[in-house]
This record gives sequence, C-alpha cells and structure tokens, in this order.
Amino acid sequence: MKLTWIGDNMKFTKMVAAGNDFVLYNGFEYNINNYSNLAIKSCDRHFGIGADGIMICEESDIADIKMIYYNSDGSRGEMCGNGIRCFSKYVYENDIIDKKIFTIETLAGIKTICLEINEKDIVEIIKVDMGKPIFASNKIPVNIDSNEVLLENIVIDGVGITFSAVLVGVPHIVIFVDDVRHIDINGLGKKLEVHSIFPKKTNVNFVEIVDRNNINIYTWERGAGRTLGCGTGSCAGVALGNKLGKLDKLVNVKTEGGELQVELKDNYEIYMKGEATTIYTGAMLDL
Ligand SMILES: N[C@@H](CCC[C@H](N)C(=O)O)C(=O)O
Repeated sequence: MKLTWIGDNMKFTKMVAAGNDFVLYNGFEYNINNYSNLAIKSCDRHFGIGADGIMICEESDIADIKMIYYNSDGSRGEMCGNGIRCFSKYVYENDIIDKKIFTIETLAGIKTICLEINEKDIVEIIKVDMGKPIFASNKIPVNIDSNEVLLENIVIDGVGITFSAVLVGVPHIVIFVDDVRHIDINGLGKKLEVHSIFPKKTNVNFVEIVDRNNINIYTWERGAGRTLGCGTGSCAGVALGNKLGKLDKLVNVKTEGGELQVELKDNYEIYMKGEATTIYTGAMLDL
C-alpha cells in the first residue's frame, strides 16, 4: 500500500551526474500530490536538501517505468540527460527494475537504457539512446524566419551573440566560444533563457571546442539556472558542432562538474554514456 505524503519522513536519495545534482523519490511508495511544490522545497540549498531538480519513478503503460522530472524552480522538464542516468542507476539498485536493458517513459518519448554493472551488482556506466536531435525552428521552438537555427545573431545589452538551436527533448541554444572560462555565463544565461524569441524559454550552453573529439561546456539551465553539467545540453553541443562541421561523431564532453561521452550514429541517433553517483539517502522531516 502506498503512503500518502503529508510532508514528514519522506525518504529520498540524493544523486549526481557530471555535477548536475538531483533528489529522487519512489513514486511506488508515496502518493505525491504536488510535484512542483516538492521540487521547490527539496531543491532549496538552504532550507531543503539542495539540488538542480527532482525525479520520481512511477508505473508506465508504455515502457518499463516512467520518469517524472521537475526543475528546481518547480517547472516540469520534458527530459533530463544527466537525470536519466541517475534515475536508471536508482531504479536498478533499489530493485524497482531488474533488467540491464530497459525503457523509460519521459515527456520527450521513450528512452532505452543499457547498464554496465560490476561484479558487486553496482551500476558503473549508463548508456542512453537519446533519440534524434530536432533542428526545425518551429519544433524547438524558436521564433525565427528560417527553417533551422544555425549561427543566427541576437543582441543582448548591445552586444551581438551568434547562436544555434536544437531540441534534444528540451530546447537548447549553443554558443561556440574561444574560452568558456571568460564568459559571463550567469548574466547572459539569465537573459537568453527568457528572451522573447524562445516561446518555451531555452537552456543556454557555451561550448569551447578543444579539438574535433573534445569539448568543454558551461550551461545555464531553463528552470534551474547555472548548473555544473547538462546531459541534453552536451548532446545539443555535439549535434550542432557536428552539423556545423566543427566536431566528429564521437565526442568527450567536459562539463564544469564532470565528464560524459556523446556519440552520433550515422542516422543521427544520439547515444549518451556516463556515470552517476549516489551521494546519500535520507528522509525529509519537515517539508
Ligand atoms: N539537467 C538536464 C536538463 C533538465 C531540464 C531542463 N532544465 C529544462 O527544463 O529544459 C540535463 O542533464 O539534460
């Protein structure tokens, strides 16, 4: 029987992937009536647990399990790349899923997961079939006259910025820069996220190309602000970098908080591979 969540003693697991941190809840154990509120309270770094977002597992009619994702500001995200790696490890190691290859329903479609497990039955690497990137401007969406958003210009505080855009489950823009460490990520990210050209807002990624197989990426996330990593953002950087002829199809991505690998198949299907770590488990005493 499920417990109805009334705010006390709700068990959670804190996890991180590439510096992107999350709180995970078991939706099979609790009836959670307000995910948005739970996200805001859980993610608060002073009065809560502290995280970039939350995930809840629930039963799915169309896949092995459903992942519900909310950003730290309480908004729903259709998909989360670093999050889905944490989620996959969580459901396997907590015996909610007993397969090494399984499917997860998200608001951005069904994703297939492949786990690499060690001899102690601990998940070491999680590989995710992220699906194909969508470049059509009306689907991302970006309010612009051209069909795709490649190297377009936008002016922020009188300064011209060249950006490209893609939908990888959630909307992303990518700005290629010479050195990510010399960019005002927070100042620009905050303004670009809510610019009227992006009707559903956008995630903002600054990408420095080291060579054709290595990038550094700093991200400002829609609904979460500056994070130390973004999985879908990493896929966006590689997909756009390859489309613009700057990157090969297998790329090591360094975020501010970690690393992952993105591979584009010949049909442009994106595979994302990387680790996820459980930091601690606990119970919220007063939400
Ligand atoms: N951190 C994520 C993306 C989470 C969702 C995003 N902030 C949005 O709502 O667009 C990732 O690793 O992909």
